[in-house]
This record gives sequence, C-alpha cells and structure tokens, in this order.
Amino acid sequence: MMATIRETLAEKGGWLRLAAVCAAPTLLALAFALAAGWLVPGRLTPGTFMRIFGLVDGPHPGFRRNHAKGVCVKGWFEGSREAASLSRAVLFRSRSPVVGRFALAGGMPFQDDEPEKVRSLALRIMPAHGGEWRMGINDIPVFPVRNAAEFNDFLLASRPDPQTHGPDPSRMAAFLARHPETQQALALLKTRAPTSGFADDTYNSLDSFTFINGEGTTTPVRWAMVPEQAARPPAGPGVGRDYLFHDLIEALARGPLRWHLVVTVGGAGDVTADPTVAWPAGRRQVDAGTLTLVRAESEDGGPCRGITYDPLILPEGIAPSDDPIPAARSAVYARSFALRSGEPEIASAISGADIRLGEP
Ligand code: HEM
Repeated sequence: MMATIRETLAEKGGWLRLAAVCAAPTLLALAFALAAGWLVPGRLTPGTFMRIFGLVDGPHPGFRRNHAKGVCVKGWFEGSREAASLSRAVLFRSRSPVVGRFALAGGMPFQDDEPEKVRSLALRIMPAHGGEWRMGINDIPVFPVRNAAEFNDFLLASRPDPQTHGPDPSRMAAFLARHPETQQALALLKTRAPTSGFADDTYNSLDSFTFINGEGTTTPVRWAMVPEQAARPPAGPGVGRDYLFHDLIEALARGPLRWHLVVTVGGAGDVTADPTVAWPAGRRQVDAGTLTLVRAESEDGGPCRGITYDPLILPEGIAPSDDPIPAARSAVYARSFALRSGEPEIASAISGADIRLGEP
C-alpha cells in the first residue's frame, strides 16, 4: 500500500504537491502561535502575569490573582443627568442596581489590614435594559507604570528575595533608575493621606477613557468615586487583622453609604495614554451620579465572586482611550477569572460569620 502511494507521488510530481498542501496549514498554525506569543521567548502574555503574581504573592488557588482579599457589596447607582451632555450611556439617565467589591491590592487573600495598603472598589452597574458598566478603581492618585510590560518589570523588581524573604532594594533601585516616570508617580503616591477605612475613601479610575454624547462628540475623561462620608484619620496599631472590612460591614449595617461619581474632563494637552501622569488641578468636573451601597456579603457564595471587573465592559457612550493598560487588564483579568473558576473554592478571610457579627 505504502509503495503504491510513493509510486503515485513520484510519478505525478506529487511530493511537491503534498508539501504545498501541508505547508499552508503548518504556516497558519505557526502564524497563530506567533501572534499569541507562544514562540517568542520573553513575550508578555496573560499567563506571564499569572506566573509573576504567583512568584511575588505566593500561590493562592481559588482567589483573584490580584486584589485577592475582598468583600461583596450591593446597592444602586443613580445618574444625575449632568453627565448626559458628555455621554449617551443610559445609566446616566436612570437608576441601576450595582454589585460591587471592596478589596486590598495584592494577591494575598489573608493579608492583614493596614492603613497604608492600597484599597479598591470594583463596580458592576447594570441598567435594566442593557448598557452595563464595569470598573475597578483604586485609592491612589496615579498608577506607577505606563503599560503592561513595565508593570511586569515593576512586579518582578518588587518580588521577595529568596534568601531574606523581604524586598530586594537593589532590584527596585535598578528599575527606578531606568524609569523616571515611576519615580515621579511614587513621589505622588507618598503624598496620599490614608483615611480611616473603605467608607471615607476616594477611589480613582487612574486610566483615561472617552465619553461620547448623543451628537457623537467625544470627551477625554477620568473619574473618581468621592465619599459623602467625612474623612476620618486612620486607625492606630492593634486594631485587628480584618479591621478595615469589619468597620465597613458595621458602617453598612448602620445605614447606606454614598459616593459621588465625579468625572474630570481632560483639557488640551492632558495625557490620556499615560496613567503615571496626573491631570492638572482645576479641570472641569461633573457630578455624574450617586452610588448608594446598602449591604455587605461574604465572597463565599456572594454575588461578586463570579464577576471579573473587566474595565473594557463599557456601555454605549463610553469607550477606551489610547491608554494601553485597560486592554491588558481585560486580557489578564479574564485569565485570572478562568484559573480561579476552575480551582477549588477556599473560604475567604471575610466569612458569612463576619458579616452576621457586624450586623445588629
Ligand atoms: C497592567 C496592569 C494591571 C494588571 C496586570 C492587573 C492585574 C489584575 C488582576 C489579575 C486582578 C484580578 C482580576 C480577577 O480575578 O477578577 C486585578 C484586579 C483589580 N485591579 Fe488590576 N491590574 C492592572 C492595572 C490596574 C489598574 C491601572 C487599576 C486602576 C484602578 C487596577 C485596579 C484593579 C482593581 C480595583 C481590581 C479588583 C477588582 C475586583 O475587586 O474584582 N488594576 N488586577
């Protein structure tokens, strides 16, 4: 049989034809592999970030690879119509249910709460007839790096030394020497004055986006969730390893907490492609609506566990800008979500019992 095939190929110049037929799919497969970065050593992929977070923060299967310690919250967002002249998103003209999540930055799900650790708020705003908006926002003024590749190098520079298990100052010094923009951003981060907790904190988009109104006019924007709760000074030592979360649960049990979505309009020359650069003070600001949160729920079986707060899930009327980070975040969050969804669910630091204890 093999001889017959060989003879046929030899007779009719078939070897050449067979090679041509096989070459097309092989080249196509190679092109896909190259595009996905599988054949380029050192090329950054969502999988690279998964490995780096594991290296820096340790393996924690079942949890988010960053902002791992958190609690779910529920409430609603009511648009103020003031933003309707900037964006045609329906959520600015209605009241929409919200499922959110407060968290601490870092991939350690059982880390101790401390005043200076970066806090975050993630929101999924769900208007009744579509036009959902998801965001993840942090209580720092700028992001320390300009893009995903730099974030990868920044994380690697901050990884613990295998001998001392502490940070290696020489590694970070070498990174900073190559990145003056990170030095400037970190100097701004040092000016951040921590508040008492999640409830009296302000959370910033850091990334820039674009609002599009009914006439198709585009506006560069950044935004912040600014609390109605008056800011109080941070707690002193000895307050307990979960004090930030316990305070939040108790505050929500006493009554609703509110934030205003303050949208800042970018001016001429304001950088949108670089989240290490703050926009100048005095830019036009619009109070685009009020977020009201009414209850906390543990992540264990809670409504936020199965959500990934992908910053590119945007409604009609809000679009990305030339900031490269949201696209990277979107891909990396999807990978983190896929991994944790396939892993056993481990009880989170803030349990249902913590929620019940905080409630009257
Ligand atoms: C390239 C840069 C970044 C990478 C690789 C990255 C990575 C991650 C990952 C892996 C998660 C967990 C996602 C999940 O499992 O659902 C996460 C969560 C989060 N990230 Fe980022 N991030 C980046 C930049 C940013 C920036 C600029 C912000 C701006 C505010 C941000 C805010 C958040 C927040 C608030 C969460 C928590 C969301 C939640 O509670 O589920 N990240 N990040």
